[in-house]
Amino acid sequence: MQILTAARIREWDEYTIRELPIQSIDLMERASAACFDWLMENGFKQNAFTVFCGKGNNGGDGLAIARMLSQTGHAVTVYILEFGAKGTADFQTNLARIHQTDAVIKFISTVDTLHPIDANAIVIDALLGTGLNRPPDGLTSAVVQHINRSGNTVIAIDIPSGLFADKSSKDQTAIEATYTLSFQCYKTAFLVAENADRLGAIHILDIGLHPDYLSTITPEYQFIDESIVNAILQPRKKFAHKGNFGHAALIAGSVGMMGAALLSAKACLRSGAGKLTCFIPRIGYEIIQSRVPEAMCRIAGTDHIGAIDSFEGYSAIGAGPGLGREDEIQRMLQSLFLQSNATLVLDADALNVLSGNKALMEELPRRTVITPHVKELERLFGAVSGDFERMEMARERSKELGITIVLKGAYSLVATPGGMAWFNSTGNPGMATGGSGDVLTGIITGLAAQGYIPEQAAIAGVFLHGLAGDLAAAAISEQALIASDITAFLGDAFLQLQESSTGE
Ligand SMILES: NC(=O)C1=CN([C@@H]2O[C@H](COP(=O)(O)OP(=O)(O)OC[C@H]3O[C@@H](n4cnc5c(N)ncnc54)[C@H](O)[C@@H]3O)[C@@H](O)[C@H]2O)[C@H](O)CC1
Ligand SMILES: [K+]
Repeated sequence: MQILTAARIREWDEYTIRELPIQSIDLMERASAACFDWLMENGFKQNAFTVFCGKGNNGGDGLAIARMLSQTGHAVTVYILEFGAKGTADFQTNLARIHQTDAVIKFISTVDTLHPIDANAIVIDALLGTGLNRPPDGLTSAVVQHINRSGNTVIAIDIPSGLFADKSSKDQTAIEATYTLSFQCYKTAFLVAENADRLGAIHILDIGLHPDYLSTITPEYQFIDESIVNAILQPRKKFAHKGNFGHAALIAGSVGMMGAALLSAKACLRSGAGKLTCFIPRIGYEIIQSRVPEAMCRIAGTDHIGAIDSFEGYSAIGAGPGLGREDEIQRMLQSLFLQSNATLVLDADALNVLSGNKALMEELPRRTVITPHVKELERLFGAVSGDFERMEMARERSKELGITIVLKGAYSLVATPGGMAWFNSTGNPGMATGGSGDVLTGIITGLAAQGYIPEQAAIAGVFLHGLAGDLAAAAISEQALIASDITAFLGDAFLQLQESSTGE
């Protein structure tokens, strides 16, 4: 599934009209028919509708949907918001067409012409689409607030009116939709937490835009899905031995935080690493040896990690879970950066130590994956005003430092040094629980140990982590899910991926 900007969508629209070929009014008819069909197939067959239209093509869609509803016996009232302009050609064609039906048509030209909305009607929001070029104000803003206050079910066409498709709409008036029926592809606006209350349930409808367009562009954002992960993961060969799957190391744990080390270690092994060595303080020795017998242990420090004399022999090293922030940790990280040529995966306290020492940041090797959550990212690179700026910051820093950045969130974002940014499509709110990040560190380290390059390990890692979490939630509920369940379902996640690749 693609994630495109408003400008790209316009280009795709034009490409389709030129190459298919199809007239733009017929493309609008297709888009509207897809919405009408969705309404009929999803429980709105018996309803009355109130349709709010602007005078651009989004409004044109609204008029065409209203016509289809009226022609199939639904009571339909259409409100057209007067912007002053006369409306796009396709809007006007659909205005002429709807006059042939029984739909009641009214114009809103001042706030005095705003009438109460029929309490039983389903509201269709076709005021503004991807053509939004400024925050709604004046009468437009009043109409949006009028709809939001109504308490009716609101179905937004293409995008809730007032939201920009690909930049921040924070603090501006926008429709709070119950459903968003959007055309052909995701918009970045659908993936950020700041819009969560406005989008409702999102359904992407196929309106038959020309598929060849996609091979002519490199999209700025992409979804990580099964096919992308299956293209990364290699099947195991018949005569493989543990030496083929690398030697991972984890530097984790301190007094009271050995659980973080345990969670990472188990997840690392379940991700397929051939061997695992855990660097832990003496306090955690028995815990790790008895709870993860598959792992080897090296003691460094007493209550927390101290100096480590050699980092040699590991293909990937994960550091951070439960480490603490003592000065020795900073020195240990410095020698890790200098001495090791393994892929590094840094999380939690390793990132906190980095944030407090910008000089150390300069020494960060390029083959590094960092996995900050929102706050950790800001501590590392500075404060931002919102989700979009934060995503841009992750992309910029990834390019600048040559590292892979996994920005954790509802849709985790993987920013790679080549400038690409990948949104993860798996995961659920049940995973917002202590230790879930430690499991992710273990998974990415385990994959990197097997020879996957840092960005592949990060992309496959976030997907597997989310998929295992989804399978765990399906089995035991989001509420009851704890971090070790994610690891427990990793095997099922691998199996599901394999089945999808062989088409079983
Ligand atoms: N994706 C596709 O291929 C298809 C999309 N369709 C629909 O077309 C809209 C985009 O239409 P467009 O005419 O470009 O823009 P809008 O309708 O979103 O906006 C209309 C108009 O409004 C003005 N405007 C912008 N911001 C404001 C504001 N804050 N207040 C008042 N007026 C504003 C601006 O000048 C625009 O001209 C897309 O979303 C789909 O719904 C096609 O129907 C099918 C193919
Ligand atoms: K809309």
